[in-house]
Amino acid sequence: MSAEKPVLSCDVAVVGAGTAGLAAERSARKNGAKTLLIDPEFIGTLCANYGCMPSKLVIAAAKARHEVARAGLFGIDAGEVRVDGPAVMNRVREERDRFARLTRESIEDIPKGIRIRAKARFSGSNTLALDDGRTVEAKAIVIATGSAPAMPTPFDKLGACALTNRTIFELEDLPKSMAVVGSGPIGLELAQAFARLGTKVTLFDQSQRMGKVRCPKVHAALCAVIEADVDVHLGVEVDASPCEVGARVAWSGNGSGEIEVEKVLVAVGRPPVLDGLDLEKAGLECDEHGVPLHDRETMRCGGSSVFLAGDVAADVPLLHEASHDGAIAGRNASALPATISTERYVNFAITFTEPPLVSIGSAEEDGAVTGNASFDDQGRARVEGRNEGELTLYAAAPDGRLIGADLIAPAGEHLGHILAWAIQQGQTATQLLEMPFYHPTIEEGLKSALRTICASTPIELPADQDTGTPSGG
Ligand SMILES: Cc1cc2nc3c(=O)[nH]c(=O)nc-3n(C[C@H](O)[C@H](O)[C@H](O)COP(=O)(O)OP(=O)(O)OC[C@H]3O[C@@H](n4cnc5c(N)ncnc54)[C@H](O)[C@@H]3O)c2cc1C
Ligand SMILES: NC(=O)c1ccc[n+]([C@@H]2O[C@H](COP(=O)([O-])OP(=O)(O)OC[C@H]3O[C@@H](n4cnc5c(N)ncnc54)[C@H](O)[C@@H]3O)[C@@H](O)[C@H]2O)c1
Repeated sequence: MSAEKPVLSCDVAVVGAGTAGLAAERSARKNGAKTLLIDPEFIGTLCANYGCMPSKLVIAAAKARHEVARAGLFGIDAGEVRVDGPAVMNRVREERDRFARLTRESIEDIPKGIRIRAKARFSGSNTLALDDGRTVEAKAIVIATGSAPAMPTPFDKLGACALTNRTIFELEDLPKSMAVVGSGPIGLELAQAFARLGTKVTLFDQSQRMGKVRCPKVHAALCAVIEADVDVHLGVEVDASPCEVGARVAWSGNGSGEIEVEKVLVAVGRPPVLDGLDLEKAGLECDEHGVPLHDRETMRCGGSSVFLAGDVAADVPLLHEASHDGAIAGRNASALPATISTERYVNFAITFTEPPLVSIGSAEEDGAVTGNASFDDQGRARVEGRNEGELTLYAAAPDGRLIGADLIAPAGEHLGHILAWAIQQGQTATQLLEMPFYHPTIEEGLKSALRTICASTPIELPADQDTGTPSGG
């Protein structure tokens, strides 16, 4: 007779030990809950292994190559630039492995008995069945199972030639040629970076708009930036089949053609990981994509004792939101039924192209006004030879309160933070213009957009501020 597998019980069970799950478990434990954290691998997070960090490491290498290649602009002859592909990819993996190891070490610091190495699925509204046969009974459950790359037909027939964010960082060498399908953040970042490292890159999207950019001026500037290194085809359907080189890629729609490439990066989105969770057993109401309906301010699914956190919630699949989701879900799961609503951050996304592409808040609101600035001839940008880019600010009339921004600009990630913080705090264009602007800086580029907003609303330009422009600013 086989021994019965034990039943584990806790206040809060967290399914998935990525950024969101780790934050949820930490938050629930801090709030006094007895927790269990369940994951089949505990390899560290998506961010460290296959996401934010390795992608930024490739981008850092591309930036180094680009800076050397354009040194001639400043009268510096750097000689012939040679990229050692295996060395580039080795550094990516070595640094990536270090980030992942540090993440795993921090997971090992979680007190004993909390980590359960298993795959979980629901067997009831408050119970989980683990794949090792054990059962978990919990007063509340947080689902933090993340997202996974989509691999639609015909790319699923390409075998190892089709790459995703799971496999591209394992390449031993830079491919000679690569098609990138999808111009979302993954496609844009990696298309530009691999192209700047010497890969011949062709980028495709079925949409006419790259990166879901809202402002046509910013989109035009993004196209100019990407097209400088990459062959771009928007508004096309892409077909692909294996060939001797790797893949034959054909496209039609807004133009047509055919190429042969060594690799195809499939970056067409990352749906939430919900398969195999047996959500129906939890009795949750789901949307048309199968994602449980939930309140973003509490992360609770209806009136149930189940919470979502991170990419699986399919709200804003970004790292800072995954960790905020986790903190909110963990605290509320430990406090059931007394859930507390949390005001969420203004939407804020940075795509790390060079220059970076940033989207903040909303573009439209009743009576929204816009202010633009171009970086084509902005003083400091020109000094640095980085004079390209556009900025559009959105503000609510009549008070000029900033509500959003789209920009692609040098130092865009820093401009983006200034704007996101101002928008989060409900500041107006006038209030920002009342702040000191150092000279000569990229930040001075904000001034003309802010002034346009003041001019198109009944609000005043600050009375005690100069309205002129410093040399080139
Ligand atoms: C290439 C790339 C670059 C990115 N760059 C950025 C960036 O620069 N900035 C940014 O803000 N965001 C970036 N992101 C997004 C960011 O990485 C994610 O939003 C974030 O990592 C999601 O965290 P998560 O906790 O939801 O998921 P994950 O970290 O994937 O965690 C999910 C966990 O759930 C576990 N799991 C799954 N199913 C089960 C189950 N049944 N039982 C138990 N456990 C299970 C998995 O093993 C995994 O450990 C990037 C993403 C990618 C792919
Ligand atoms: N810097 C960052 O913050 C960063 C970087 C990388 C990834 N991410 C996160 O990862 C998520 C996933 O990124 P992603 O770029 O894979 O997805 P995405 O959903 O943002 O973009 C997918 C793109 O693929 C296109 N597409 C879909 N199907 C297609 C097809 N069959 N043929 C051609 N084009 C097709 C879509 O029109 C879209 O432009 C993002 O939503 C983002 O949250 C963030």
